[in-house]
Amino acid sequence: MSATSATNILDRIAAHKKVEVALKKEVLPAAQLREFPLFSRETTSMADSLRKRPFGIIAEHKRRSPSRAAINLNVALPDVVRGYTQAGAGGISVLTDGTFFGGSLDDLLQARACTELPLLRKEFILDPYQLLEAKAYGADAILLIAAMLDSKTLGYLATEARELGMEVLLEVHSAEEWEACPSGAADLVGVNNRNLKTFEVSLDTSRELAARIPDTLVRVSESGLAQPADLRELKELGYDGFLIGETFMKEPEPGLALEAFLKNCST
Ligand SMILES: O=P(O)(O)OC[C@@H](O)[C@@H](O)c1c[nH]c2ccccc12
Repeated sequence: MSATSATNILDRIAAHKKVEVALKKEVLPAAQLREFPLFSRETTSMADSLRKRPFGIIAEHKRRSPSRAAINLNVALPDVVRGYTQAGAGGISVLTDGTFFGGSLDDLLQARACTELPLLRKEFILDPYQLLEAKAYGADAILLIAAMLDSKTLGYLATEARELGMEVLLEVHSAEEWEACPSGAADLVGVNNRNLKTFEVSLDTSRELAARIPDTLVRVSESGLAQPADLRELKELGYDGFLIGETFMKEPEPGLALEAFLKNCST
């Protein structure tokens, strides 16, 4: 149980996810996922894609969230993904959780058909079965949330993901969380400015953690980013990547919003 409260959202999601994964395993056994055509696909590196751009943005497809109900229920996923790609995103994050975020694995599959950019499966992963799903539906990278996993499970899931050819974006929210992570578990480290237990957002989280994470890892600042000036500041502090959802998704054409945003980053 977490230190914050007995029923924070992360605990609720984790409890829900366990049941969901158990059911899914019965409907579609792991062996069948391995037969999916995309399972043998050669993946693309999210880390490289972010590093080769001045502002490596992982643009997120996000319909709704527990902290902000509906963000945008009117845009079609292919339009969002193509728009992000044309606008110059470094990668795309696709929320696949249905219950809390209104996403699905089908969204990931559709995204795969619309872009060559590296795709992040944005999910609450606690079981290796979800890694097989990620690969089978076209992901290049997966998210592991330190606040949800003990160090042993984290290390194990990271190794399995890499064996499947996917990169690991390891999400942390505090120095303590980062220090408790097994070394070598991450290709990219995501510093989440949003506390997933309280929903509070502060860019100070990214500011404080920047120097603690070695620059051999791709550092990604996540959540609550709405101003190009914030990206310029965080880039100076060592961030190579920026994970942004709401700022683009709340606009009628998220791709155009990203394009305008990127223009302002370099001026
Ligand atoms: O929409 P925002 O504030 O730009 O945030 C995007 C992304 O960082 C956020 O969706 C996120 C970060 N970590 C997560 C873990 C699970 C679900 C969602 C998230």
